[in-house]
Amino acid sequence: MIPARTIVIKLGTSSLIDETTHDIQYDIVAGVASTVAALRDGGYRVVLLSSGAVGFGLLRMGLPSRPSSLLGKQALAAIGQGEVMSMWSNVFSQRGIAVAQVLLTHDDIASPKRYDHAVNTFNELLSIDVVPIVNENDTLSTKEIQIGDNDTLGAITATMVHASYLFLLTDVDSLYASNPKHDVHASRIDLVTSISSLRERLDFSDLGAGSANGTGGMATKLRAAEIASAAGIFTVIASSSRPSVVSEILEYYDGERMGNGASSESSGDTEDGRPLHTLFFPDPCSRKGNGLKAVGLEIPPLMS
Ligand SMILES: N[C@@H](CCC(=O)OP(=O)(O)O)C(=O)O
Repeated sequence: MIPARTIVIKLGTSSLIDETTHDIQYDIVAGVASTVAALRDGGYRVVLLSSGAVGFGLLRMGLPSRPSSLLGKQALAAIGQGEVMSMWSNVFSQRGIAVAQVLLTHDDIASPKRYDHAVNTFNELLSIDVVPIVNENDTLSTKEIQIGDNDTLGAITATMVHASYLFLLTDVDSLYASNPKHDVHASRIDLVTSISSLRERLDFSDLGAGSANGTGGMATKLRAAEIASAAGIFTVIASSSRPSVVSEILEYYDGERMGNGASSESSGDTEDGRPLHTLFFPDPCSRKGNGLKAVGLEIPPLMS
């Protein structure tokens, strides 16, 4: 029997709420839930990183845009987080899957004791087949101490649960050498073996901007890939518009586990049957657990 593998899937606000119409993207939400169900059938343990607390708070209060004050955002996150969880709880319970809310702050990661408690809770939830749904505890996260973006929190979570893969699902299908929204000739980057040499080549003043609803963008995704890579985890950037792309990518790399054979069976987006995505290889010097310190966060190493 193949041992269980853990994967972390991160979904940003721009994937949950349409930026123009402000509608909740229920097709994406349902697609994520059925993909998670399929992955679990394939023997994967799944952790979901869901943004959306501030965005759902805005919707609930009928406000048009994010407030500029931290306090305003904290209050909206407190309003919206329950709505986010209620949505996930409903959509997963239709598939007989229980979910759990895990809210983390920087302090929980910086304190060895609290870090261990969080790791133990993750392990317990996964061992009883529950899908942990993670977000930053925005109400308690002030400017000085916040993790700040959920791409980074996704990488930290992936490290905590010893994930094999971190999937960052977003509104573009992969990393591009320039911003595809501004440059129609932007070239796709399929594989990244060295993030530091990529940093030397890419212009983040154009690639870094996130959407109006979210806080991230490619800069935070690269930072997340760096953290995950240093901890021996593969990071994937792919489009949230077709959440089943996660299963297709795992079939492509991990076909035996998904029970469908290799990639030739998959529909694929490219001529060679490869679903569109960018894959970041783990740092060859990586050791599980050392990824967080590698990028300067004061975080204790994992006990394995
Ligand atoms: N914790 C915040 C989201 C922070 C964040 O990184 O958002 P995003 O750029 O949409 O992934 C929230 O739930 O609204």
